[in-house]
Amino acid sequence: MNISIIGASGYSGAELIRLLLQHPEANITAIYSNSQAGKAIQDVYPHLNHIFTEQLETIDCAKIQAEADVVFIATPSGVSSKLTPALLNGKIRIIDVSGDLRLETPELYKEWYGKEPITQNYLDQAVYGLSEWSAAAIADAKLLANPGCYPTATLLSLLPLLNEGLIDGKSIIVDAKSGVTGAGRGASLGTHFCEVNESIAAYKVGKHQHTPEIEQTLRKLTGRDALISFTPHLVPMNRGILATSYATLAEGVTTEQVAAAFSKAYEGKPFVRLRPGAYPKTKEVTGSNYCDIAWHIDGRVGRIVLLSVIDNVVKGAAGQAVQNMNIMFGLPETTGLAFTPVYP
Ligand SMILES: NC(=O)C1=CN([C@@H]2O[C@H](COP(=O)(O)OP(=O)(O)OC[C@H]3O[C@@H](n4cnc5c(N)ncnc54)[C@H](OP(=O)(O)O)[C@@H]3O)[C@@H](O)[C@H]2O)C=CC1
Ligand SMILES: CC(=O)N[C@@H](CCC(=O)OP(=O)(O)O)C(=O)O
Repeated sequence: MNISIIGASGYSGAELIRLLLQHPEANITAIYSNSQAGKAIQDVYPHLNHIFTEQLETIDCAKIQAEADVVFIATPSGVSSKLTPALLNGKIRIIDVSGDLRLETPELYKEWYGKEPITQNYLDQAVYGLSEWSAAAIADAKLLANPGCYPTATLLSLLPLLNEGLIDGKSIIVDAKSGVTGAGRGASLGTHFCEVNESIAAYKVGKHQHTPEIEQTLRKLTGRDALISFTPHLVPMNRGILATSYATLAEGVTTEQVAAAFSKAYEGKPFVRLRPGAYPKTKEVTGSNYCDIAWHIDGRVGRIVLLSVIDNVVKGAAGQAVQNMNIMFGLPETTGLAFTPVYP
């Protein structure tokens, strides 16, 4: 497969390069960026010295269309909505890592992202690529909306229970923590070392753009109502997300029913590791495409507490994007992704 990466100088782009270099069927033919175009990638990312030495180019949709079987778009929100109409033609398949194609309507996007949306007909064509839940639709997708990092961690833990009607979809509270790579490589006051080091803080309470993505996907994939309170936090680490979700259990639900729902959902799914009763650490999935899920029933208050960890740049972005590419091209999902986490 000939592959182009737009946004290759960003963290998700760099992770796509790392993963695709180890993918037996992938051939990275061109890498594109914005302000870094003209530089060799190893001058932007010295860890790639002697490994990958392509030059970053200025985005050229006609060239990408002519050359690529797959294009990954790993740019800030508001960019792929402009590029997609020029790219979506002929045989090319588009995997968008940004949030531009994930929400169902332009109005919803405008409300939560505050940017100009793409038109409805592109949103209608886009397949939401939560790999473990939508493989059949992903296989046929020409335009794929790769899930956000928080939604990936959160949805993988909530979906099995809501799907079986074991929790009340309107009782869900999600408290999530992310490492700073989640905010991208660009320098900003909020991600400045002195601002985040030895500190932890919530942000965008009740306003985070992943809230409608999580609710919409819960509803769509289960046919049940869902309303969540979502609070993200920035924590002083490079990679990783821990999503802690709380939900009220339906009357009479047993431990066995909960375990059966998770086993049914993830039987044969190579990247979800079920760890009932455990306290998964972000460190236990670092550098890998795994999502580790644990659950604890708090019978005293009638709630279940779900703990879900991913590496935000891998399963939360580039790794799931490659997993989706594998599904789109009929390859085993694990192709090029069979990494052991880096520990400690
Ligand atoms: N980081 C993460 O954990 C996750 C990120 N995402 C999403 O993936 C996307 C990329 O994120 P991330 O890698 O963190 O971002 P970065 O900020 O690290 O990288 C952004 C990339 O996009 C390029 N870019 C910036 N502005 C433009 C523009 N106007 N036109 C074309 N290219 C542009 C940059 O180029 P240059 O360097 O030349 O400016 C850079 O290559 C975002 O939409 C993000 O929300 C999704 C899930 C997880
Ligand atoms: C730590 C951190 O800042 N994380 C980012 C996640 C970005 C992301 O994945 O958002 P979209 O792809 O939906 O734009 C945030 O909270 O906005």
